[in-house]
Amino acid sequence: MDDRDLETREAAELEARLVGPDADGDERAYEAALRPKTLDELIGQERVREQLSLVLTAAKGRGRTPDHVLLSGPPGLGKTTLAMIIASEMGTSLRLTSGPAIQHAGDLAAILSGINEGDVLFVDEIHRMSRPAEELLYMAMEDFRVDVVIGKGPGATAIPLQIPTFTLVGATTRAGLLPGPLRDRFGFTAQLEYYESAELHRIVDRSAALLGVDVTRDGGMEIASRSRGTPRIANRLLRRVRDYAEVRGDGTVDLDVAHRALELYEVDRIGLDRLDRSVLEALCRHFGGGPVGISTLAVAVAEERETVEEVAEPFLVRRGFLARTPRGRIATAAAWEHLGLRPPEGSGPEPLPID
Ligand SMILES: Nc1ncnc2c1ncn2[C@@H]1O[C@H](COP(=O)(O)OP(=O)(O)OP(=O)(O)O)[C@@H](O)[C@H]1O
Repeated sequence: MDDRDLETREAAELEARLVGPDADGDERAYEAALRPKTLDELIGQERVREQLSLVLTAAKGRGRTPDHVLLSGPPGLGKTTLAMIIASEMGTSLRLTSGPAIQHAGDLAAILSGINEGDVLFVDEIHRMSRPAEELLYMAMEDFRVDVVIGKGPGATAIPLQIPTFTLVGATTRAGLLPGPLRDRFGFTAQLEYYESAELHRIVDRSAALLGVDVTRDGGMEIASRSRGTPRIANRLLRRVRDYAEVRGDGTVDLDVAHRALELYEVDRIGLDRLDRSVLEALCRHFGGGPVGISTLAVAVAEERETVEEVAEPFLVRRGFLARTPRGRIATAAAWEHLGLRPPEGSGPEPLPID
């Protein structure tokens, strides 16, 4: 297999993981078709867009490779999209990989040795890279050099290898897990925020136009307001609602169709999906509202701890349903109310600072 095949396979694997375990090739193609290709096409994230535009324009003006970029935020907010945009705005190639795929320093050395001048290297889930690979990356980011170790044990020698200048775009759902020395080597860092309903509505409209789906204003708004502040979810729901409109209606997505379809897919009126609700239900029904540790909560909903922590929790915290305290997670009064439950007498400890 040559480098190009490897790159293509890695990109396909990465896309598969980004879209989700049950995603088919069709869904990957769907996501790719809806990705904005330029900063101008990107909707929302105004501040990040403006800051990044400055970074890229200045680099172009100087004829230099832009600084390394760290993007953090929950899944589906546009980190991969931004990495692709950086490469296309700079007119360079993008190479994709992910932290879990870089378990040995040699894995990273192999990727770096195939890089061309000015390329953008996207490392998704960069917080999951192994420590030895991370240390190699420090040197590559700073001096555009890697030490290739030949041999083993006391006879091993390190041969310095100069690599072309490149821009590393690191993406993480957990910026706090990155070691300080790695974080400090990024010249530009951006925290992506959940999107407002109005922005998601524009995203739904744009996607509907690209797909040739007829969506009324109310229908689009209904999808947007149930999308958990996340463009990937907005696009996914649009797809499900389009199916419903085609099979049970005349193909038009209006308020009634959107409403009925989203009820069918168990997305509630504020966008909580089955995982979000089962986390809240477990917290309130099994643990009396908490405090309970995240690992116990994950076992109770039969999910990976990371999924609960990185996918469900940030949105529940943002909506004011769950609070993180030093003693564990607690349900807020709003959570009990949303589930239609009455909190037990004397419950409801005041949220303490986030741990
Ligand atoms: N600002 C935006 N405007 C329009 N569409 C967007 C925007 N951000 C993301 N999208 C759409 O949402 C989908 C998911 O985005 P993307 O894959 O970039 O998210 P991500 O943050 O990299 O997710 P993950 O953390 O899972 O890697 C893409 O298909 C893209 O079409």
